[in-house]
Amino acid sequence: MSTTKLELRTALGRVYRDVLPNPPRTCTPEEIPVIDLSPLFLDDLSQRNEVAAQIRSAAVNTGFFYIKNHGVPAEKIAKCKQQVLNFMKQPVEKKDLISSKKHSKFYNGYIGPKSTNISPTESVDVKESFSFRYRPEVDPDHPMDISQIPEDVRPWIRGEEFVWEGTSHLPEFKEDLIAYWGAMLTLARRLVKSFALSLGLEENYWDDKVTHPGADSVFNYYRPRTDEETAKKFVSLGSHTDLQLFTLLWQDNIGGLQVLTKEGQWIKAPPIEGTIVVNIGDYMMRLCNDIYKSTVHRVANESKLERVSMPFFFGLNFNCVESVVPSCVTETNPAKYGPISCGDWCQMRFELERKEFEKKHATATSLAPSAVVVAG
Ligand SMILES: O=C(O)CCC(=O)C(=O)O
Ligand SMILES: [Fe+2]
Repeated sequence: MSTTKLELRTALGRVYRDVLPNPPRTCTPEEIPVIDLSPLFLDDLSQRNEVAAQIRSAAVNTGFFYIKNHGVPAEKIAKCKQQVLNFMKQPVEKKDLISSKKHSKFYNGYIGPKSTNISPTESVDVKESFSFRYRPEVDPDHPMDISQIPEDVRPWIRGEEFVWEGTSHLPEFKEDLIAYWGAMLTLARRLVKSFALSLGLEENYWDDKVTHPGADSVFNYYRPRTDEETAKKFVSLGSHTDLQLFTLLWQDNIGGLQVLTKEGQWIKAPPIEGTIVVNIGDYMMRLCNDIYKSTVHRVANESKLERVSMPFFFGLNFNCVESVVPSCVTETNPAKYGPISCGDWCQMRFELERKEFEKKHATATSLAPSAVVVAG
């Protein structure tokens, strides 16, 4: 069957994927399995190993899976989603109080609709979003003042206060968002242990490298596309891979997330009540010598309803320089990549994306990444 080439931006330049001409179809449970995380909260290593084996199987296959019984309370998610809507329904002048372009050094804050172009060969992204990044004062597992952070990590702390200053008129906004972010961070620290196990490493292999980690929350708001945008093939969010170790993606019940399989078939990852989607990021793929897949995905909100998603992008402490992990290297499969810090890795892609957007859309007033921040 004849395929088309999809061009993707990575920190190291362009890569290409072949895409089949078939329309997107719904995924099967084998392609994107649901993994039950309850055993992670038990004191039984063999059961935790079983979860790790399921993660490995999904990670070498499509690179996407759902998790259930993940420990993030539904109420925290619901409150956070409501706050995202409260923010997004404001007039643009209010949203611009936390404009990323105007106020941020490190890609925090609000990015308006059609102000990013995550896929170089697709349209600009119709979605709008805002984001915030790791701050030690609100770390749920060991809150501390920035002055207590080790000196090598401190310059890499990326959260910025203006996000909260410019939203202080919204009651409980910071509290509800941080409660969600904190629950996702705790879950990610638990899950990174499973990823270590899944790679034949000690469970605590990365524990001391996620003390002040890449922990970027992005809140995406997808208004329905207009008929004209649909006719002109505007994407809600273009094809891309995420950046860091892995992404925890909460999506509402509208649907629209699509994932590209190894065979080049777009499959739909529909919402499943009570679950969070997990997908592998580019940094993890690199540390795994490409054994785990950082999978291309995109969003098409084909409904006539608004959609919200709340991805959380998780990486190592940004100062950590990490090489391909020993268990992914053999004599016949030597390390393909040298060491690089998680922070430099993310920064390279953010800068690339920003520069290219500025060049292509020279008159645009706001930019910066979404999935890239996250993206993680
Ligand atoms: O909205 C979604 O379902 C996906 C969002 C996403 O891929 C991203 O922000 O990186
Ligand atoms: Fe993404």
